[in-house]
Amino acid sequence: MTNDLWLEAKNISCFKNEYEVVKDLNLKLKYSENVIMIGPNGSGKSSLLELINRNIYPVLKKDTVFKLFNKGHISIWELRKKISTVNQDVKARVNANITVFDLIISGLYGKYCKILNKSEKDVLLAENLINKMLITKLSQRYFSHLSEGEKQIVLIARALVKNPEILILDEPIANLDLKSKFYVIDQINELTRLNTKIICVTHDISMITEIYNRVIMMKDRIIIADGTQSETINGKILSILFDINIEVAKYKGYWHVYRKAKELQSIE
Ligand SMILES: Nc1ncnc2c1ncn2[C@@H]1O[C@H](COP(=O)(O)OP(=O)(O)OP(=O)(O)O)[C@@H](O)[C@H]1O
Repeated sequence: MTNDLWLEAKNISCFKNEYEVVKDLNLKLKYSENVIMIGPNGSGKSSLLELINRNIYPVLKKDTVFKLFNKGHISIWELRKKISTVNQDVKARVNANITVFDLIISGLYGKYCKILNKSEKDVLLAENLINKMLITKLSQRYFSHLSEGEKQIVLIARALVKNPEILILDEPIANLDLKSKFYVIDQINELTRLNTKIICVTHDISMITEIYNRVIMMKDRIIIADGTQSETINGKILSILFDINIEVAKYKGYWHVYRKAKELQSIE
């Protein structure tokens, strides 16, 4: 059975400026999974997302397979309906002086500015989502006046308003202070109440919460570990992943990383 898969990639390579940014990728992603993709800087996470979003294309080889939503060829228009992505670029595109409510509605039109002549149906969709995500207090505020954590949640709401099948979150807690970071992590965890499945890309272990039933670890543009949290998250694998001697422990439901003492590092 392959129709429980929304992504199927076999023997995929992609190049940018003659550099192989995706290397012999073999990956299947199921509709039932929330996935966390973790890896150090330059490990190829963004390139993999670009492949999924069809911003870069695989090199055709003899036994290459690349299917999205069970189709070898899917139009960008159809893909954008099924996958929403929130990354740092998105924030930069938001128009100045737009309210949260108008910004969320703009997601239905693939825009970042106030939509004039929005329909009653659009307004209802936005209102329902705002209620579900418990962000009614933010609704009439200007986006530019929000904290960085609140901005991130609003951009996630904007991405979700079109009810995509997959939500890609690229480094959702990058550059956030501790309070904002926990706020965003908690809000993302609440999204499991919606139908959309999540792929979250990060290099921060504290993002790995219980909602993720699959962990994919990338290093040097290759998947080096892929499985459940108990199969993949341990000191040995994470030390290899980040090239640093670390231990990891779960405390009160969250993963924590500890750097090994210098003496221990030299013995091992
Ligand atoms: N346009 C490009 N031309 C050449 N090489 C590139 C280009 N973009 C990325 N690379 C290289 O491809 C590799 C993977 O980069 P990529 O941005 O996918 O990694 P990443 O895991 O997303 O990194 P980060 O966490 O720092 O964003 C890196 O070695 C990078 O230098």
